[in-house]
Amino acid sequence: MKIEDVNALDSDAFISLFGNIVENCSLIAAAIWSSRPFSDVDDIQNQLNKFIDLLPRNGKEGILRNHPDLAGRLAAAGQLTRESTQEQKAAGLDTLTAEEKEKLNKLNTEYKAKFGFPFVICARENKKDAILKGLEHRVQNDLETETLTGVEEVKKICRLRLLDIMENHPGAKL
Ligand SMILES: NC(=O)N[C@H]1NC(=O)NC1=O
Repeated sequence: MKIEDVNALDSDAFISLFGNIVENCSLIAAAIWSSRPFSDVDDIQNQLNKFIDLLPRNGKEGILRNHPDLAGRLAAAGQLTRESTQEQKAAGLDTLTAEEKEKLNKLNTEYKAKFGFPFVICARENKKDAILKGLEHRVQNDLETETLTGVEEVKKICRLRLLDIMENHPGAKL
């Protein structure tokens, strides 16, 4: 899909295609539609980064809260979004040993109790060992650091989702 095809989308079509580039936050796609025409994918990402960076801290926390736990309840129930299912699989989170699963769940619970939102990391850029190490390390951070670190991971997840859409959607079919 070319950037001209993206720029030609009406808001409904844009939201339907890009609504989940930030997990369960279609409001963000709806908001950045106003910034058309985009010059390229980087421009879409920059608009989105700008929108997220301008949010107050509770808005950033809200974005993190809309993410599912890694290898959590929704994953076990097969209820993750399509994107999240693929990402968690790419990191090998669907093949955790019982011991790894227990460790991840324990750390996830600890993390959420401390910060009030789930641990978010770009699963496609990390294998399961790196995720467990990252969680062990990040749970020791303070709230402000973790809000910002989590949001930077959201931007990485978003970038890969954006590139997937641009690669896999021929504009003519829309
Ligand atoms: N909690 C969390 O990091 N969730 C995610 N990470 C990712 O790459 N996809 C997700 O859904």
